[in-house]
Parts: sequence; C-alpha cells; structure tokens
Amino acid sequence: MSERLTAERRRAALAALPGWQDAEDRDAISKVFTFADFNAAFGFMSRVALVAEKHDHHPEWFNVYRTVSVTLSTHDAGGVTERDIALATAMEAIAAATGLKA
Ligand SMILES: C[C@H](O)[C@H](O)[C@H]1CNC2=NC(N)=NC(=O)C2=N1
Repeated sequence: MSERLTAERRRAALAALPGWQDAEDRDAISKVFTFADFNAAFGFMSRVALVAEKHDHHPEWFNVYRTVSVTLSTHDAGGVTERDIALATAMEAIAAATGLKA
C-alpha cells in the first residue's frame, strides 16, 4: 500500500481519475475542483477531512471561494502510492455528491 506506483499503474490510475494529473514540481498528483459555491466547496472539504483522518492520509489543499486545489503524495514513500489513489477516488465520489459546477 505504501510503495511508489509503477509508471504503468500510475498511468492507469490517473486515466480513471478525471481531472487528476501529475503535479508540476514534485512527485505527487493534483486536481483543481470547482464547486457551485463556497458552501459546496467547504462541505466537500469537511467530508473529505473525515475520510482523510480515518485513513490517516491527508490532502494538501488550498481553498479560494468555490475552488479547492488538491495535491496528494505519500511523504514516507517520497511519491505517489495506492494510498493517494484511494484518497483521490474517495474525493471524486464525495465531489460528485457535493455540487460540482457543471
Ligand atoms: C504519522 C502519520 O501516520 C503520517 O505522518 C501520515 C499522516 N498523513 C499523511 N498524509 C499524506 N498525504 N501523506 C503521508 O505520508 C502522511 N503520513
């Protein structure tokens, strides 16, 4: 669970996660979510926070009004692992239920 992904696994995982891409400046994955309004953005963050704490795996994120910019990596592994893919997948499900802007 906490070894860095092979290039092949990483490509396949990203292909299944719309909007997620390799971070520009480090070994991580990132996405900018845009919600309908601040309420939806903060509701998303609140729900994700509960999942993150449960998994003991936490996003780096930055919120401005209705956007939430997220970066995920596994610090101990120095890169992207299945733990990041699992959290990104959970974030997709939560975002879909939270009021994403079309
Ligand atoms: C001690 C604790 O398990 C670690 O610091 C956890 C906490 N949350 C974490 N979150 C993320 N994204 N990466 C980590 O490596 C990480 N490590």
